[in-house]
Amino acid sequence: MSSDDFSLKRMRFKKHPHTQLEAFKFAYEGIMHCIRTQRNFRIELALAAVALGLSIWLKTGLAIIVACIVSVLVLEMINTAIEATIDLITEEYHPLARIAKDVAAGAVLVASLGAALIGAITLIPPLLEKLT
Ligand SMILES: Nc1ncnc2c1ncn2[C@@H]1O[C@H](COP(=O)(O)OP(=O)(O)OP(=O)(O)O)[C@@H](O)[C@H]1O
Repeated sequence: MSSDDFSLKRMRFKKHPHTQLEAFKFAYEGIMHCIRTQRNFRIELALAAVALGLSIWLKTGLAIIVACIVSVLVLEMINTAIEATIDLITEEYHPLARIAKDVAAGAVLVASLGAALIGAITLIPPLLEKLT
């Protein structure tokens, strides 16, 4: 390997070096991107706050509510990443692009319905008890 090749490799390696702190900053930017651009993500955050508030007020199992919230938010973020990746690959219609986006959106829907069901099972009985 010539010295030119070596310095070229070093330059390429140096193109994206980052510290652990910067890695957290990139992750934070990803979260903020979802908040800024994804209406569904903002709605899910608002519902998460309501569910958390109710769970604390009613003294129900908090862990299951947190698990539901995290799974829905994480899947929404993965869905957003898949949409961006597909849009980067093609702006043309492609059946595989449709499948990728539809399956990712379906995953969010499954998690959301599951979370809604678990939320109802966990929160409604103690809520009715409290209100009656
Ligand atoms: N390149 C493509 N080829 C084929 N079908 C596509 C393509 N892009 C989008 N679609 C179809 O259009 C639907 C909506 O795609 P879009 O990228 O607008 O996602 P979205 O669900 O509206 O996302 P957002 O959360 O950004 O509003 C997809 O679920 C898919 O069925």
